[in-house]
This record gives sequence, structure tokens and C-alpha cells, in this order.
Amino acid sequence: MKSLAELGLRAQGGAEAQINGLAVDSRQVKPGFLFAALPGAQVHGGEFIQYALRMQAAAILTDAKGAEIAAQELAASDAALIIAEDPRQTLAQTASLWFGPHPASVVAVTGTNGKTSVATFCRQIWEEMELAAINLGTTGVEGAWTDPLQHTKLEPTTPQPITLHRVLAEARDHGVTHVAMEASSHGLDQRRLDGVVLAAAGFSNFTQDHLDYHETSEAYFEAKMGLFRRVLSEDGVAVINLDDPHGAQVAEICTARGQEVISVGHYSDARLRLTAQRFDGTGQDILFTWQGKSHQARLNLIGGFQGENVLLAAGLVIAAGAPPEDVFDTLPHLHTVRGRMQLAATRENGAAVFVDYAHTPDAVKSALQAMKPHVMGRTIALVGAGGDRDPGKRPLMGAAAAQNADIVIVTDDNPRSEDPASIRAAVMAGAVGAGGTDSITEVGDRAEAILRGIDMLAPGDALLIAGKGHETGQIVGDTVLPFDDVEQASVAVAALEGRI
Ligand SMILES: CC(=O)N[C@H]1[C@@H](OP(=O)(O)OP(=O)(O)OC[C@H]2O[C@@H](n3ccc(=O)[nH]c3=O)[C@H](O)[C@@H]2O)O[C@H](CO)[C@@H](O)[C@@H]1O[C@H](C)C(=O)N[C@@H](C)C(=O)N[C@H](CCC(=O)O)C(=O)O
Ligand SMILES: Nc1ncnc2c1ncn2[C@@H]1O[C@H](COP(=O)(O)OP(=O)(O)OP(=O)(O)O)[C@@H](O)[C@H]1O
Ligand SMILES: N[C@H](CCC[C@H](N)C(=O)O)C(=O)O
Ligand SMILES: [Mg+2]
Repeated sequence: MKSLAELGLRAQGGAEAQINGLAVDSRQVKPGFLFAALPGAQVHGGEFIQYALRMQAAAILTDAKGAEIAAQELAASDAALIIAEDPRQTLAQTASLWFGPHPASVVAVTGTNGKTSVATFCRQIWEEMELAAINLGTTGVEGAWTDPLQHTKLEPTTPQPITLHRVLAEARDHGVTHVAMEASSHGLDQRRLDGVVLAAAGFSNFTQDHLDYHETSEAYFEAKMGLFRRVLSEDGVAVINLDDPHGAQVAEICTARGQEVISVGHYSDARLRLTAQRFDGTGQDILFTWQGKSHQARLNLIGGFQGENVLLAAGLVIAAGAPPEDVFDTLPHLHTVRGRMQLAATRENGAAVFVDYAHTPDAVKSALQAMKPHVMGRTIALVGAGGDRDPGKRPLMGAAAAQNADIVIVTDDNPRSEDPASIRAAVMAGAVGAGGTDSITEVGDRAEAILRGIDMLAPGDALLIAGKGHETGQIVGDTVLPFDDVEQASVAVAALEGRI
């Protein structure tokens, strides 16, 4: 139980209330709760104040519009009313005070691609240094403590503040001291991380995505910049990938705020500079300099961009206080991130099968291009697009596959409410005549497509199964059918080689 004052809140007319829980959804309100009625994408949470009051909420946090929507019900109730200009931000601070201090070292990473990979590498580096660490994001909570209730499985990449601070507090209670989290643009726009005190924040890259939500590219970029303009304080450290065309602009924003900047990239002035990469069948060697001093490390990871992601992660861990030499010693021990250029299976003839989460045209292109230097023979791409998502990306994904692989198989990826055949037709239309390979086949059933792709593998070839990464289900209509690309790949290899 906490008073409004203890939660940093001031109610209209100075009313006091004792709060025994927080909820952002009226259906979760219990007697004595504070209900945050937030302006939403679909509806204003103010519409649900009446239900929260019926459930005997002790306080309502909302904005002027929410208070207006429920004016009648609020007037008839003795619940405390807190009106905030930015109720999402107020909720973030309130949730942080409710759950108490989070683990001491928290870093966050934003960017269109690479967030899950960077956060996972940060956690792995800390673990190698024998620190109790977790990463939190698209793949849930992973590391020293995994959330038994899987709160974050029910939530987006960056969970809403009540879930976020509950997870952080539980992790703290289980001895976790270090956390790396993903800061999605939606999460930043909706102030989900505003109650977190960051030691450091990272920027990986910026390409087109999520325009359905942000509408313009500028708004999408500004949402991401909230991490450096608002969430990271002046005495935090910003770790920025200068190879990205937007990197310099991000560094300027941080420098103007007085934040220390650790620049990362191939760029000659980078403090953590990637000077060379050499690729082979099982990974890569990287040559890099830290403040001018040269280092070499073996990475058992596929894809040039994973080398870049590792350096960004190393920069974040250093920024959060670890001795650089200790950090560099851990790099050869890093292992693949679930569903990100993950070696899923190897055929007896040596050909490799990789699973990757590339689900945009840009990611399909970069995953295929990144795979190439590791492959002596042909590259085969298995690609599909999700239903109920931006239809514009479908032909572009097909074209990206045709232009960057020797053979393309078009298949299903979470059709959701749509007709899978028409999604495939759009992907096929983009692939055919894109100016790349003309070896393009359509195989609707994903398991069969994987089997066929693996069957084609000759010595030296590699197959990239794109789109689903770590996912464990295929969403068809309202049903989630169990489906795991990594599992399917190893089953297919075993079947083809007569082991099952
Ligand atoms: C578009 C979006 O970001 N929506 C998020 C947002 O919902 P909203 O506030 O807009 O929801 P709404 O339906 O308009 O409802 C308004 C308010 O009324 C409340 N309500 C609603 C119904 C009811 O009966 N009672 C009630 O109180 C809702 O809890 C909400 O507070 O706030 C909710 C609570 O904080 C989030 O769960 C929800 O994320 C949904 C699940 C979502 O899918 N978000 C995606 C788009 C997202 O955030 N993705 C990013 C990026 C991933 C990537 O990089 O690919 C992520 O971080 O995962
Ligand atoms: N640094 C990078 N540059 C370009 N592409 C990348 C980079 N890192 C990862 N990718 C590609 O993007 C895909 C998603 O990577 P990851 O899950 O690490 O990013 P994310 O930002 O968390 O993505 P999401 O927003 O979908 O959760 C990978 O499967 C890979 O194809
Ligand atoms: N966060 C992304 C993931 C897409 C993954 C892909 N498998 C699909 O279903 O389209 C989205 O929901 O758009
Ligand atoms: Mg992610």
C-alpha cells in the first residue's frame, strides 16, 4: 500500500488515497487500485473510467480529455483524480516508484534492426564476466532469471511500464544486477521506458519501418531520439553506430545534451573502430581498435552485421562501467542469438541451414548479403510475408530475395486473417522479373518448403529460412499452430538423411 504522495502524485483538490495496485486496463482493476486511463490508438482509456470506478478504483490518472469523457461518473465518485498533461509519462514514473529501484545497471538500445541481437550480446558479455544479467525484449526475458509467468510474452517488445517495472523488480529480487533492454519506437513514443534510469543507451541504425504507426519517417526518427533526448540523462553515456547515415545526427543530439559519446563503426574517428572482418564457414574474425589500440577476436557468429552488433554491445557494456579489456576477452565466447543468423542444421555434405528473423525487404537483402561471404556454393532463400501487416512490403521482399539469392522459395509466414495464397502471389510477383534469379518456386506449406529447400542443398550451399526467427507458432486465422523453423530444419535434415 502506498499513498499518492509516495507515488509522486497530486490529486485534484489535494485529495489523498491509499493505493494497493496499478492497472492500465480497466479489466484488471481491483478495489483500491490506481487506474491509468490513457489516450490510445483505438480508443481513449477515459471511456473505461466508469468500469474502473465500478471496480472501486481508489484513484484515476488521466489527461484532461479522459476527465471530460468520464466527468459525470467522476463527479459521483470519491476516487482521487490526477490529471496529467502526459499521463503515459506520469504512469511510467509512478510504476517506477511503485515497484522500487530496478537493478543498478540498465542499458537500452534503439534502432530499426539489431536491438534484440545487441541486447542479447550485452547479456552474454556480462554473463561471461560472471555478472547476473538479463536481456528483455522481443524474445522475452532471457538470462540469469527468466520470468516464470512470461509477462513479456504477452506484451510488445518494450512492455508497458507496469509490466516493465514488475519484471525489473522481480529480476532485482532474484539477484539480477545488469539489464539490457530493447527500446522500440512505439515504446519510446508511448513513454514506456520513461521511469527507467539508464547507465547507457545505444543506437544501431535507422531504415524505413512502422510507418503505419508513426506516419512519417521524421516522426519515426524523433520517436527513437526520445531515448537520448528524454530517457537517458545528461550524465548517461550514448553509444552510437557512426556507420549509419543518421549516426552523426544522433551523436550531435547527444553531444548537445552534454552526454558522453562512444562512437562505434568503420569510421576512422570511431572510439571503438571495426577495422577488418574475415568470414568463413562457422563465423568471422574481427580486427578492431579501442581508443587507438588494436585487438583481434574470433566470433562464432554468421553475418558481418552481427560483428557490428557485437561491437555496439561491447561499447554499451563498457559505457555501463566494465573494464574494456575484460569485455574484449569475452567476445570469442559469444554465441548465436535465437533466430538471428542462427545455424539451425548442417547436412552431411556440409551445407548449412540458417534461420533469421528478416521480415522486411531491407532485412531480407542484408541477411542474404551477410550470409554470402560465409558460403562457397549457392544461396537459397526461403521467404514469405505475414498477413495483416504492411502489404506494400510483400513484392519488395520477393524482389530482395530474387536479387540476392540463387534460388528462391516463396512460402507462408503467419497468414493471420488473410488468404495465404494471395500473400504468396504478391511476394511471387515481386520476385519474378525483379532482375535477379529466375529459379523461383512457390510452396505454400512452410514445413514442405523447408524440406524442399534443404533437399536442394549441395556441398558448399546454404539455405536462409527468413521471417520467423525465434517464433514458435504459425498464426493462421485466430489459431497459433506450433511451428519452429529451427526444429523443422533439423527434422527435415534428419528425414532426408534417413535418420527418422
Ligand atoms: C499501437 C500500440 O502500440 N498499442 C499499445 C497501446 O495500446 P493503446 O493504448 O493504443 O490501446 P487502445 O486499444 O487504444 O486502448 C486505450 C486504453 O484503453 C485501455 N482499455 C481498453 C479496453 C478495455 O476494456 N479497458 C481498458 O482500460 C487500454 O489498456 C489502453 O490503455 O498501449 C498498450 C498498453 O500499453 C499496448 O499493449 C499496445 O500495444 C499493442 C499490444 C501492440 O501491438 N503494440 C505494437 C504495435 C508495438 O508496440 N510494437 C513495438 C515495436 C515492435 C517492433 O519493433 O517490431 C513493440 O514495442 O513491440
Ligand atoms: N546491425 C544490423 N544491420 C542490418 N540488419 C540487421 C542488423 N542486425 C540485425 N539485422 C537483421 O534484422 C533482423 C532482426 O534483428 P534483431 O531481432 O536483432 O533486431 P530488432 O531491432 O530487435 O528487430 P525487431 O524490431 O523486429 O524486434 C535480423 O534477423 C537480421 O536479418
Ligand atoms: N514485429 C513484427 C514481426 C513480424 C514477423 C513475421 N513473422 C510476421 O508475422 O510478419 C510484426 O509483427 O510485424
Ligand atoms: Mg527486437
